[in-house]
Amino acid sequence: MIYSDDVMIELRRDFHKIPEPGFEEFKTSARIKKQVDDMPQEYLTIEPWETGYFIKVQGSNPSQTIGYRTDIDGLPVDEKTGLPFASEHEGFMHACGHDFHMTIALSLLNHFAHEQPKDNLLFIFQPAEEGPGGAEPMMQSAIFKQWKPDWMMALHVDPLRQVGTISTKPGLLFANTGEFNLHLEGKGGHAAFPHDANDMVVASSYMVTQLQSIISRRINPLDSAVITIGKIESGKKENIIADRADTEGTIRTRSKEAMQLVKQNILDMGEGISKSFQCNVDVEWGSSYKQVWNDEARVSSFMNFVEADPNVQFELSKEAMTGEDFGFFLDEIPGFMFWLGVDGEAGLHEPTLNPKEAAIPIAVETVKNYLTSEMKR
Ligand SMILES: CC(=O)N[C@@H](CCC[C@H](N)C(=O)O)C(=O)O
Repeated sequence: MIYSDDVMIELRRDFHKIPEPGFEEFKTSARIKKQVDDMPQEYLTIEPWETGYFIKVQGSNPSQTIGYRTDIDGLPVDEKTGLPFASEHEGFMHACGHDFHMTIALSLLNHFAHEQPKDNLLFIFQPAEEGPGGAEPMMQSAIFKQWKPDWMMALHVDPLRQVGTISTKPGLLFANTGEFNLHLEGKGGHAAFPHDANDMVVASSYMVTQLQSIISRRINPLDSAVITIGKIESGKKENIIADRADTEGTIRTRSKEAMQLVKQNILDMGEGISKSFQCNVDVEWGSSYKQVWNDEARVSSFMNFVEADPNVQFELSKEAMTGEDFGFFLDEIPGFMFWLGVDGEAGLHEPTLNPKEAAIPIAVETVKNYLTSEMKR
């Protein structure tokens, strides 16, 4: 039994109101549990993991286990949509569509809880996709090892594509990622006596600007990479020279080799800045996600299915520099991720992101039919 469109929309809006940071998705987790508790329990086994869940649907005559993963966390974005169901958590927003992802996963789960599938299904409600990453530790859990799927799939909303569009490709879909923080520490002082201080606003500005020369001068132009500094914090007042600067950034690369190259160059550049500005530069590495690599055979079967489906439009995707810790699953288990068109004026991570809810039932119907068709083999 598929939820009605109204139920799906209500569920999505409930999630939209309560975005939470990674590993603190307490209300979200409770909302998921409530929804699952209302489903028939006969074929379900639920195992909580941190704020997430593994939920197994027992197949009637299983010859395989298929994994379906959704992420559940929100982002530190001040929502500016003005929607009546806008975030009730100040400073947080579902600005990456995880409210859609959860709704679609629960709708699929509800269907298979009512109509027992032939094969086993493992639904994974994963915390902390936006960081520090829930996929890798989830995979290390005993329950995942016990219920390990034979193959897996997941989707991500895409506001740049029309509702009704599904897009993916074989091989590389999303980049390798690496978070990093730079901590610069020098000597503060009076704005009028710069020669007696080591100004960390100036030092960090040089560093941030120089980082881009790694992309333009160190990376082979036929490969590609991105460095984005998303946050800088420094200084207290206009007439006090700042004694520290802290920045947060992320690296994206197409190849694993380029990631190593960028990281080494950041370290080298830190040493150079430290010398020229007589300050301390500490580079702290955050989590790194493996690339999302779609298995050729698995994704081709999905692409062929979608191309033959008159209700959706298939578009061959290009690679994107987005990251996704679903890449950890795909590094060990064959499978794929695809983009779901949700049509919107604003892009992912923007405070006015407003994906069209009409995409939800389309995704549920398509994935439900695809999974069912894969179970007949
Ligand atoms: C789909 C998406 O937007 N994913 C995030 C993943 C973030 C990874 C990590 N926090 C980092 O910034 O490196 C993205 O920003 O691409």
